[in-house]
Amino acid sequence: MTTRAGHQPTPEGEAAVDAGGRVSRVSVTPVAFRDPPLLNVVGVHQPFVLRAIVQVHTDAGLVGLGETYADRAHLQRLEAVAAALPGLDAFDLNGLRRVVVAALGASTGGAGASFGGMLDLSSAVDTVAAPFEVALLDLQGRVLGRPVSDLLGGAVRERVPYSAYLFYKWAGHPGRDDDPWGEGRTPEQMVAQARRMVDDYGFGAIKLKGGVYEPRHEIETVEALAAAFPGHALRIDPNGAWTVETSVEVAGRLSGVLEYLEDPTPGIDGMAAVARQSDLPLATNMCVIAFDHLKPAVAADAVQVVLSDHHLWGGLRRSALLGGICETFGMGLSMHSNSHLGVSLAAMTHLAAAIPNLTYACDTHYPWKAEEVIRPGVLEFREGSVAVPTGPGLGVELDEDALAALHEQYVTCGQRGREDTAYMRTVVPGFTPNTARW
Ligand SMILES: O=C([O-])C(=O)C[C@H](O)[C@@H](O)C(=O)[O-]
Ligand SMILES: [Mg+2]
Repeated sequence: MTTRAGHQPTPEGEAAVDAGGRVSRVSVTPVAFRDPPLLNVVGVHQPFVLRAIVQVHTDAGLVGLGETYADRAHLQRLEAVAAALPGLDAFDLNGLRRVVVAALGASTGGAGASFGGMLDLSSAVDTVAAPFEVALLDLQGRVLGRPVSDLLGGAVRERVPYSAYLFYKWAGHPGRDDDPWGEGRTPEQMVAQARRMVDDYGFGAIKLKGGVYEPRHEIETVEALAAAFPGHALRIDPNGAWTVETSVEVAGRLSGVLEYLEDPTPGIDGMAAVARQSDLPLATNMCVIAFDHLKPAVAADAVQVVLSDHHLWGGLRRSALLGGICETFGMGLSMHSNSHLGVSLAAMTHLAAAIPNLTYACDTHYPWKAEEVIRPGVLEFREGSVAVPTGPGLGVELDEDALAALHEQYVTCGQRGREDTAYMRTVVPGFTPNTARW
C-alpha cells in the first residue's frame, strides 16, 4: 500500500471504508476536574486536573472516543493532528501514524517536554497518536459490534484488577474546606486512607506514592499498611527520590513486604545498580517510557517490571506490543496511571484484559475524582476490579452535558498545564523537587 495523501481509499480498503466510514470531523475538548492536593516528589497536585477528550466522527455517523493530557503544548499538537485527520479510513491505524508524523513535523522529538515535571515526554508521536488510536479502535469496534478487547486479540480475563493508589496529602487546598479525604501524613492516617479505598472499592493491592518524606517515615507507613492489610500486595513508588545506596537499604528492609519497588532511584544506570544489590523486583514508569529505552534497560538488567501506559506508548496496540517485548525478555508488566476520566479507564481495562502477561493489578487514580464525562453504569469497581465492557468499541458513552460542564470548568479554572512544583511553591516558597534527595 502506498502513502495516501488526502487519504483516498485504495480498492482493497474500500470495504472497510464503506463499513466504518472515513473521518469527517475531529474535536478535541479540554476539560478540568477537581483534584485533591496529592503530594509527590515534585510538589503537589493543583486544584484541577486537565484532560482532553477526543471525538472522531465518521461520515457513517459514528463517533469514537479518546482521552489524553491537556497541557497547552500537547493540546496544540492534538489540534494539528485533528485538523489533518479528515478523510482517513477509520481502520487505517498505520495511516494515523503517518498523519501524526506529518502534522507534528519538526516537533516530533519532544525531548525536554514534560507534564508538570512528573512525566517526560519522550516520544511526541506516541503521546499525540495515542488518543486518536483509541478513538479509531472505538470506531472499529462500533462498526463490527465487538468490544475493543476483541480487536486486541481477545480478553483473557473478564475483570481487570486495579490497586488502591495512596497519596500523602494536605488536609485540603489552601482556602478551601471541601476535601472529603482529610490529611494524609502519619502512618495511621495513611492506613485510614487505605481502609476507605479498600472498603469502597475492594482493592487487593495497595500502592503508596512516596518521595515526599524522608525514607524512614515512608518505610514506617509501608510497615503499618502491611500490618493492617495482611495478604494485600504492596508497592511503594518514590519517583526517584532516593540515592542508589538508600534504595538498596530500603529494598533490604522491605524485602518480603513488597511485591515490587517502583522507581526508587533515577535513571537506567541507577536502577541497574540497585537491581544488582537487591532481590526485590524493580518496576518503572520513569526510566523506560518509550521503545527506545527498552534495549539499554534490558542490557543493564535495570528493571524487572515495566509499567505500561497507553497514553505514552502510542495507544493500545503498541502497548500490547510492549507486552510481547516484556514477555520475550522475561520482564513483568504492570500499568501506570495519571489522573484520568472514564474514557481512559475503559481503554485501560480493554488493554489489560487483552494482555496475557499483564499479571499485576493496574494503577488508577480513579477513586480520587468526583466528576466524570461518561454516562454511569458501565465501569463499576467490585472486589477491586472492573468488568471488561462487552458493548461495541470501548463500551462507554459520552455525557454531552457533563462534557460541556467540565469544559466550562477548564475555561474558568485558570490552569493551562500541570505545574506541581510551581503550585507547591505558592505554599512552600523555595521548594525544590526531592529527586535523589535522600
Ligand atoms: O507511578 C507514577 O509514577 C505516577 O503515577 C505518576 C503520577 O504523576 C503521580 O505521581 C501523581 O499523580 O502525582
Ligand atoms: Mg511510578
